[in-house]
Amino acid sequence: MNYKDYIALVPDWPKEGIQFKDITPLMDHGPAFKSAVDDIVAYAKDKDIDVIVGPEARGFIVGCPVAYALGIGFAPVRKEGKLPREVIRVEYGLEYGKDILTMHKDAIKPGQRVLIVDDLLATGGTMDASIRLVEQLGGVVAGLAFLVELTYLDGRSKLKGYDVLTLMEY
Ligand SMILES: O=P(O)(O)OC[C@H]1O[C@H](OP(=O)(O)OP(=O)(O)O)[C@H](O)[C@@H]1O
Ligand SMILES: Nc1ncnc2[nH]cnc12
Repeated sequence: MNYKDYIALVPDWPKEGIQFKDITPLMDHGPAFKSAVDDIVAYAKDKDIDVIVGPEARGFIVGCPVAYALGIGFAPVRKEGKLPREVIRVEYGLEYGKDILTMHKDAIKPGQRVLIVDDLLATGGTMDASIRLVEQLGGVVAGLAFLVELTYLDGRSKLKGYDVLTLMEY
C-alpha cells in the first residue's frame, strides 16, 4: 500500500513556511488505516512490549489501536494541566513552538518494556520528551514507531540508540 496517497500536504499551515502533513485522509480510509496499524503491530510483535505510550493528540489515534490489537495497555503523554493525578513533566521544543509534556507517575512500572507511538517525527522534540518521561519512570524504551518521518528536520539525531520504525518519509 502506498500510504503517501492518503496524506494531504497543506502549504503554510499552521504557519507560513510549514508544509503540514495531514494524516486525516489515511485515518478516514479503513483499509489504509488498518494496514498502517497492522504494520506497527507486526513491528511490535517480537519486542515483548508491555505497554504502548502515545503523545497527545495524534499519538492517541495511532497508539490506541496498536495497544488494542496487542491486547496490552496504553499510557498517555499529555500537555500540561490535562492529567488529574500526580505527574512528572518535561519541557520540549516543536517545529512550530514550545510546550510541556506530562505523564502520570504511576503510568509505567519500573522495568516495563514500552513502545512509543506517534503519527509523525519532525524535529524529534516530542519523542525525545516522551522517551525522557518513560525512562524517568523506569520504563525500557524498546521501540519507537511513526507513520511519517520528515527527514529534512533530522529528528532521528535526537533518537540515537533507539529502534525506530517509520512507514513513510518526506
Ligand atoms: O517531532 P516534533 O517536532 O516534536 O513534532 C512532531 C509532533 O508534532 C505533532 O503534534 P502536536 O504537538 O502538533 O500536537 P497534536 O498531535 O495535538 O496536533 C505531531 O503529532 C507530533 O506529536
Ligand atoms: N509538518 C508537520 N505536519 C504535521 N504534523 C507536524 N508536527 C510537526 N510538524 C508537522
